[in-house]
Amino acid sequence: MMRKRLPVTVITGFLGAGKTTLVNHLLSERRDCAIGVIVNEYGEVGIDGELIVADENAIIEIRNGCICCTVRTDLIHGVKALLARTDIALDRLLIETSGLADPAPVLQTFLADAELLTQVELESVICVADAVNLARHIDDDTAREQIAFADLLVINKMDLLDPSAIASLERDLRRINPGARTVHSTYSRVPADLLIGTPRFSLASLLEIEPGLLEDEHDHEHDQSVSSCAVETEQPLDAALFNRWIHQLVQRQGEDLLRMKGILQFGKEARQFQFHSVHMLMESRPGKRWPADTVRKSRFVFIGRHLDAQALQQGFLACAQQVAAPAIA
Ligand SMILES: Nc1nc2c(ncn2[C@@H]2O[C@H](COP(=O)(O)OP(=O)(O)OP(=O)(O)O)[C@@H](O)[C@H]2O)c(=O)[nH]1
Repeated sequence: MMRKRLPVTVITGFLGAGKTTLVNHLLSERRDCAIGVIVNEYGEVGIDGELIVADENAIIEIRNGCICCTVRTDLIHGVKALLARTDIALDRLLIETSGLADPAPVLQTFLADAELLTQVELESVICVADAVNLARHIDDDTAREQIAFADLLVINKMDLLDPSAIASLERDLRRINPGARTVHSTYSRVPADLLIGTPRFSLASLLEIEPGLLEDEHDHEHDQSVSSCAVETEQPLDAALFNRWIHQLVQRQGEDLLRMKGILQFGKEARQFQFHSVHMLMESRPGKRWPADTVRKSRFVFIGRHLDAQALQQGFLACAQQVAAPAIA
């Protein structure tokens, strides 16, 4: 008997829009469903895999590049690896692209692989739009493509948006993508039945936007002024030093610092601390407990324009507590 093709939802949206929040929301709403997750991060140090609350056997992280460029073969391998697993019978697959990914080549990867096409079907392309920061990026080619290729637009962070700005925001989005269904959300809390289970993806509509999608070689360029760097330390951080440093950094460079995120070890805390920033907006909260028998390592990623990697790394490391030198007898 032929196995039903696995429905795939591609989740796009600019840096920090709320994609991982949406994935976690969906996973917690649909515990009855075996959902595989492939997550692609731009930075070389993985953070998102740690933040997603999926069964660890059903999640694959693709790092060190953008899914739409160098790591497209990794995407195919990732999907095939999940499909080949015999210990979990997946009901569906979510693919969270990096915030800098152009969705066209990602979709092309799926639509052009004959073997994959017999196993999976694209159900929907969801773009999470950051209601607060969208205006900053609306002229960016990647951000526009993410919006244009979506069949569902989730306008997220409504809690932070001045209600008088909603109409013009929706107008901007409709100008780029008049056909997509639109839904508002806070913390990406969209009814699960709207996010999955409804086949919305239409190749015909996509070809209207990008007629050469199936033939073209991927030719889009990333904004060369955007880069990322990361830093790690096994030395616990001092919370007061970190707070002072991060606030000063955001005040000085928040416009250029598109995204920062980290998993942090403060002092002897048994729990991890998660840190996020999107431009000037910062959020931190306790995360899961550090696993026993592992080295507790803080990890921090910066993505932005004109980054001075060395200065950022040094600033972060200066927040690490100095371990007292052994006393000399
Ligand atoms: N106030 C507010 N914050 C939100 C909302 N949705 C997400 N956030 C916060 O925004 C930050 C980024 O959210 P993520 O879900 O990690 O965003 P992302 O799109 O996965 O980020 P990248 O993958 O790094 O591009 C986190 O601090 C979230 O808690 C929202 O509706 N309101």
